[in-house]
Amino acid sequence: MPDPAPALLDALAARLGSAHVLRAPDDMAPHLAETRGLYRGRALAVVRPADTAEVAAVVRACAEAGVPVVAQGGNTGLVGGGVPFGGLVLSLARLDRVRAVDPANATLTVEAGCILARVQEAAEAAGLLFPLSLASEGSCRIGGNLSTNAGGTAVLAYGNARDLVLGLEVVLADGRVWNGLKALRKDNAGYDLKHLFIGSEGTLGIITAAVLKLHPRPASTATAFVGLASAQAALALFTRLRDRAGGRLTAFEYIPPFGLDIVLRHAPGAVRPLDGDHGAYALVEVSAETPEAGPALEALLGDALEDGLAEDAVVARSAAQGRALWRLRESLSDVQRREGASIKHDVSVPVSRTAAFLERATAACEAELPGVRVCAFGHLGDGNIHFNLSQPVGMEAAAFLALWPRFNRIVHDIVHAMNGSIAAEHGVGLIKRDELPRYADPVALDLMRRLKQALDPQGLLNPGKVVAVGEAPGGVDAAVGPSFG
Ligand SMILES: O=C(O)CC[C@@H](O)C(=O)O
Ligand SMILES: [Zn+2]
Repeated sequence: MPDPAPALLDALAARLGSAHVLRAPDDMAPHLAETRGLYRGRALAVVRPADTAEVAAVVRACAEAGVPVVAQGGNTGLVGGGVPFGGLVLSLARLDRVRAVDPANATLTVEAGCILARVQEAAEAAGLLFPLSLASEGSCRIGGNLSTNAGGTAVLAYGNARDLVLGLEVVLADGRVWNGLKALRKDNAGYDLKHLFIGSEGTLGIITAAVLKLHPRPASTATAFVGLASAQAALALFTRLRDRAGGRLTAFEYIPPFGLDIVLRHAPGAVRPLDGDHGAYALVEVSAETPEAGPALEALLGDALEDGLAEDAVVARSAAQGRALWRLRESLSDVQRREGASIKHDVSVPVSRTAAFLERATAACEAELPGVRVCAFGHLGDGNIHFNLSQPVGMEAAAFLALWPRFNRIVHDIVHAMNGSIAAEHGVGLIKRDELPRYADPVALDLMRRLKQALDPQGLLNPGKVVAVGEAPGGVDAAVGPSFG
């Protein structure tokens, strides 16, 4: 059979303009690697359609030629979900228009390539709030946020990306466009299709636009950094604040002493927030409809200090101080790189079990490899812990990474026993694909495979990711770089 690629690329260059069909290795390079350098992919070309009709034309042409398509937004993912192993990379970056703003309906209709920070700004310009917030918001794109059902630091109050969507426009595997751009808060007209595509990591369809749900902007926000005796104390403080502050508690992030140490060591301009050392730390944010968030948080923490629930606390006195406290938390992922190789487990357990999980998993990993440095941090308020490990000082990175499967088993078995999830926030991608069948309910897995087959019968949309179905085109299995994951 003749190679379909040259004719396909020529046809796409004629349709999109040759400037938008990148074939030079240097132009393609940023689209072939992912942030942590765990996987290096390959592609025939990177195509950059300008609008939904062009996305549909590309996907239709690929379906006819039997060529895989990997959709990419900002390529900031952490699970290898956007790495191509053959076929085309379809960049959504040029679909970056805000199509409609409806302040009375509290909605924003945006295209998939809009950078998350621009979406937040568009909401603010309408006097409203789009609460999805992540460390990579300056470069990640909303289509990627939706296709991975991104979480971030505000899930506690506003939910995951999925909870912020009212409607979607999606290009299907055969090139048809599903127009589901409804801006309704009630719509029970059949199955809720948007939720199939949200979180499917580009394996069921390609999201090209969305109607986003906006929230009222709080009149004031207050941020505090709290020193605590232990993870148990952090959980006790969380439940106290949640019960007393209710929906006004907009963030509760857990930071271990090792995490704070490496932030202070490596993050430019980082300043120790509290005198003295503590067994655990929490970054707490309270928002209010009145200007009173600061005094409210001070009162809440004052009680906690008096009751011995917290050991020390500082409430930011200015917006700049608040941002500096947030930076301590947000730099954690980045500074971990500076401590050598890391093995990451993005997991969740019921909030009530977070402290027990942290204790059990830490003890088990330290017993497995004395000297391993547990860097477990994250969104304690929604049960999502980034149970990360940094290599022991002096150990070879490769020798440490060779232990990845063993640590997966230890950590994921504990998560599973606690009725948790082994892929809480970042998705499955490649890194968890072969872990999923081990822990997923077999009926759920069967349904996932049937959905994949029904919506993408040729297996061309982001093949080999999330669920393995039959033989993946593009040789994805052979091409997966590291042997762990
Ligand atoms: O690097 C990580 O493990 C977590 C990244 C991100 O989800 C965060 O919460 O900072
Ligand atoms: Zn996170």
